[in-house]
Amino acid sequence: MSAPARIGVVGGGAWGTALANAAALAGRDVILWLRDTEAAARMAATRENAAYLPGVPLHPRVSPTATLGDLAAADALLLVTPAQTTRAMAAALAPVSPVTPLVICAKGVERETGAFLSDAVAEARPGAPVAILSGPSFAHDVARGLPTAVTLAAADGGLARDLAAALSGPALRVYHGTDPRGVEIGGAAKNVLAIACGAVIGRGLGESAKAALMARGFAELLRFAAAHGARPETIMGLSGLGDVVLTCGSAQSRNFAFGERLGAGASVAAASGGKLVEGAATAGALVGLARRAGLDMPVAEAVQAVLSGEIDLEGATGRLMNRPLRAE
Ligand SMILES: NC(=O)C1=CN([C@@H]2O[C@H](COP(=O)(O)OP(=O)(O)OC[C@H]3O[C@@H](n4cnc5c(N)ncnc54)[C@H](OP(=O)(O)O)[C@@H]3O)[C@@H](O)[C@H]2O)C=CC1
Ligand SMILES: O=C(CO)COP(=O)(O)O
Repeated sequence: MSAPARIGVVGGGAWGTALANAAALAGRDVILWLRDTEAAARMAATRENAAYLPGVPLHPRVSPTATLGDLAAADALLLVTPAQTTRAMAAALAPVSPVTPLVICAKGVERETGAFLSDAVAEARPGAPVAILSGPSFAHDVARGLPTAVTLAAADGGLARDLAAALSGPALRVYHGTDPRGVEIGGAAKNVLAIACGAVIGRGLGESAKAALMARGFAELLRFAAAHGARPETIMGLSGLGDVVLTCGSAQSRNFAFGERLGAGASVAAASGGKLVEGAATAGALVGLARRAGLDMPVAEAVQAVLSGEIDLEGATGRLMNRPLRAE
């Protein structure tokens, strides 16, 4: 495949819109699909996604639509709806050619099945080439044209290179690779860790405690990735270390902000503030996969125990601090 000329984006939230603009800036024609007909018409008329990216003009090459059939004209599709909807979205792409490459841009693991998103999409669209795009990238930064680097991986290295070239532009640098499992694990697991880091800050436990959690949480991410066939160097890259540093260190992250509000005393139900918190949806599935693989993931276990109401934050802190001492 040569670099695709037309990109379809499935999902018109913050990240879908930012990626649509970035692809347009890279010289691609972009079809941006939203599920809401009125929202698509409004975006087409006002040339702005006022609900998710207010104040950011939509690039002239981006065409919003609510008609799934319009995506059939695209040479590759970016899947940018929430992780828990990715399988259903892929299954709904009947009007699109079965061999159109699909790039999963959501970050998570399926709550109901414990499936990685690449496996869920492969089941929904057998035979479609699948790639993963992930890395440290706040939608608002990308939308404002601030310099950002992400990574895009597929089993087919040539496909990953062509897709990365198609999306790279003046402010978005897309690396390519052949470890999609590592890239998707990095993006999914860092959100769970970010909740823990936010909770530490919200509860006033200090920056030292947060740094310890980040480091020990990163160690468990590496263990989890290795046990699931990913390469350690992928986790040391953008969709691992890079995204842990970003998401665990900024209240701009919805996962971190959710944890911060939990730490300050909000209930699990109230702490999201109505925003998408992928780590909360993924924590249970991540812990389930780790247990099945016989892995010790105390930080993810603590997050899941708090979210499920099994223990409170004080209990979680005590549990982590009182584990048997061990070599690092
Ligand atoms: N925001 C960011 O900075 C980044 C986000 N991501 C990832 O991208 C994914 C999407 O995040 P983001 O764009 O921020 O989320 P938003 O909450 O901003 O937008 C979600 C979008 O998905 C749509 N949507 C929700 N449910 C469905 C469904 N069942 N079928 C079709 N469309 C649906 C929403 O439509 P509606 O408005 O009609 O509800 C909305 O357009 C997440 O997995 C996130 O982790 C990755 C990197 C950066
Ligand atoms: O994935 C992201 C940045 O890389 C966005 O993080 P949040 O979903 O926590 O806002």
